[in-house]
Amino acid sequence: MSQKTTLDDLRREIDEIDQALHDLLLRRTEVVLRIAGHKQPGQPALRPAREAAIIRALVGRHQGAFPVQALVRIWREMMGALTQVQAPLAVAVVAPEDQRTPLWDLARDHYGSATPMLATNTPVAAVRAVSEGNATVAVVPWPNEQDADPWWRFLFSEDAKTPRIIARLPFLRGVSPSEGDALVLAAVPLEATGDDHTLLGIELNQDMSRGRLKDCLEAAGLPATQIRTHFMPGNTGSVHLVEVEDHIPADDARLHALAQKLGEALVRLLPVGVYATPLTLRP
Ligand SMILES: O=C(O)C(=O)C[C@]1(C(=O)O)C=C[C@@H](O)C=C1
Repeated sequence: MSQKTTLDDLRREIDEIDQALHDLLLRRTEVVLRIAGHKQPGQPALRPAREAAIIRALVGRHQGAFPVQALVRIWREMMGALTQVQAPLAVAVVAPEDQRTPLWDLARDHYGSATPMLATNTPVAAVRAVSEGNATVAVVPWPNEQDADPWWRFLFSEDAKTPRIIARLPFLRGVSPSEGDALVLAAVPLEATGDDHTLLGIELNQDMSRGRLKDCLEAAGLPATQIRTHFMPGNTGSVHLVEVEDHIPADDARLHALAQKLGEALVRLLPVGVYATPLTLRP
């Protein structure tokens, strides 16, 4: 058999594979439309926990030479598009002065090339875009210690329409040294994937040292992996964003235990977000 025939045969095989992949994509789209038909009116199309579980399962079974980051990118592109076939999807991204920061690329990679994106100057503006219905999700930087007016304190509300933290990006880490670190917010119910981090909002009527707060958290069975603190002006109280490595629903007994430990100082305590623990690529 000549080399030409072999190459032609292999390319014919590629053509067959591409058609099979395309057929499966069309079939997947039909199934997603049927899923959409089962969703109650007002129920969001976006299911971040389901998306994370799908990607985790695929990365877990992946093998061979195809790069895992390309695999994740393909599925992210597909799920972004298949969210949009169910309902409008728009992403507000913190990109001051329209600069294409790492956050912009994180948002684009996660929600796909067909998803409209709008740049905002501040995290507060991005979160507002979601609460006012101008965007479905907001992509904001992981909060830093120095924030004079942190955006996350606007999440401390029981109102079901308040945006919640629903993801941390990138979901696949270790791909690039300058990959950035972002949180995603949306007004959707918080769901567990089996490997999650919860962000708790704690409002106190007094200043409390981080050491004391950590002790209370630990005693309640909620050891913190990160804490961000903002003291209200004029000694009027403090707000704390606490990350815990677990899924903590609003009725979790550990929250009751923490409320008891904080006693009179406590004004408000609630989960303000849950995100699927990101995957890290082994070098
Ligand atoms: O499972 C769903 O609810 C879907 O809408 C399907 C699907 C998918 O493409 O697999 C799409 C969007 C959701 O965010 C999660 C998953």
